[in-house]
Amino acid sequence: MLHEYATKVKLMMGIVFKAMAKSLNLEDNSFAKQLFGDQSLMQARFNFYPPCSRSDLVLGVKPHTDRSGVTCLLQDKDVEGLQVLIDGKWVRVPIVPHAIVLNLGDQMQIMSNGIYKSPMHRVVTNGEIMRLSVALFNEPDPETQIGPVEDLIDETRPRLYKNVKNYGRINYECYQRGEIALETVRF
Ligand SMILES: O=C(O)CCC(=O)C(=O)O
Ligand SMILES: [Fe+2]
Repeated sequence: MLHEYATKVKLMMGIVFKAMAKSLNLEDNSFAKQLFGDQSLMQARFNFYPPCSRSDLVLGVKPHTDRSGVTCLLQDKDVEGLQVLIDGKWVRVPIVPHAIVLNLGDQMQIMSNGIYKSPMHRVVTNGEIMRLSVALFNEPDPETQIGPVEDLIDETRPRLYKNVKNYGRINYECYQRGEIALETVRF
């Protein structure tokens, strides 16, 4: 069942990458060719948040940005918890029945040379009810180099990020140290 779901999500992501490229007047495959190479990865994470008696003090997931190109999230159908940081304020992401939440990750921010943002988000806990979510993370394989699409670099918008390999690892290590991974790959 997971395989079937992931296959369909991949199809959807392909359509989204194309639309995102088009919206910036780029070739259709500008993002897909970096994110959907033969060896590209689709990782699934099942998040389980048990009820927490000190939900005022304890987070389900601490603030982070996703390391992915794009993340596809199936939220719990009854319990909210995901929040996004907008202008310094945590804003709840509402549950929309049968909807999938698409979140852009750091690798999309790098490839779009900073035009598309990878938002900071966190998950709060609930005092009474458990919560579940399923996230699918798309990213290139660790050996594939990614970087800003050439057509998005010019005098008015200089290159913001270096070309990098294995960004997943950079992001993971920074997360452990409480550092912002994107800052470490600035050009
Ligand atoms: O559980 C959620 O709604 C989001 C989880 C999340 O941000 C993640 O797995 O990266
Ligand atoms: Fe996340």
